[in-house]
Amino acid sequence: MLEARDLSIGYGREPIGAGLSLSVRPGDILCLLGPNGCGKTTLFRTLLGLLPPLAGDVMLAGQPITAQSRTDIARRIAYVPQAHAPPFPFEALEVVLMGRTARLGAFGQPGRQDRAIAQEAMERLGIGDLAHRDYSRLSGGQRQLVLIARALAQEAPLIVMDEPTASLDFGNQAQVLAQIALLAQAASAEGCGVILSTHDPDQAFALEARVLLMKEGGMRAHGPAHEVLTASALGDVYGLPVSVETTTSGRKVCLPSLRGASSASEMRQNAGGGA
Ligand SMILES: Nc1ncnc2c1ncn2[C@@H]1O[C@H](COP(=O)(O)OP(=O)(O)OP(=O)(O)O)[C@@H](O)[C@H]1O
Repeated sequence: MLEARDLSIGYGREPIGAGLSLSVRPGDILCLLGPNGCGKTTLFRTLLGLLPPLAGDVMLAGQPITAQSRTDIARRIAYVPQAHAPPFPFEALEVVLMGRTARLGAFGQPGRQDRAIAQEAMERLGIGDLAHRDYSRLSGGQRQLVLIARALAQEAPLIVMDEPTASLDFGNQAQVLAQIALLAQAASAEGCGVILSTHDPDQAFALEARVLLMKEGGMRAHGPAHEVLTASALGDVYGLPVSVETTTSGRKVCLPSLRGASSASEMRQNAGGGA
């Protein structure tokens, strides 16, 4: 459905990364992992057709994304940004209805069916009772779920999520992850895939996702979480000792060494690189 081949990404002529290849098929969950500034957002923007690739192609539904209109792209990819409060008060249902825009005609207003689809998307995520609440007054986790509902209402076969659990509390992180897992399961029958970025490798294990591990704009590894997220790969990418352990319930977890983190930080400071 979405395929990138040997992509070089960047701004203007300034390269940020190169040699990036990935594909997302129905029911896939692909996690982008990598340190701050390694190019995850830049890659997202290129995959969404917002930035032209410096080299290589992004193919969406078999066609180069650069040749597709924004409306056509929006029918195929729903984007879930990080949740921020908007400057104007909107009802949560109105925010979800915005997901229908690409499905309306040139001057179309959302009709009864669009409202029903938006309400159903909220029900599916267990937030139907928030429909008439002021979006700007919802909690961060509730807002994030509203934005996921907006993506569902868009009825696109691929959902791209930028750090969907950032700034969420422990409970809301688990809630959003559970919804992502359900989406991909339910979606596999309907032909949907999910790409998300996260700073927490444990989430890739929890979601049993495929992982694209990035370092300095390149691909350090790509494959199933249990193959890619090794102590050595994580240690190399994040620059500190990491152990990967298996809990009694069989789930893998990553444990960074705090002693290693403080000496890595001291080394950076001694080298004049700051914290
Ligand atoms: N509009 C821009 N023009 C030029 N360079 C940019 C622009 N936006 C980001 N960059 C640079 O591109 C590099 C990659 O940034 P990017 O935001 O893609 O990283 P990231 O992996 O998403 O980081 P984080 O995890 O901190 O969100 C950084 O060096 C950043 O300074």
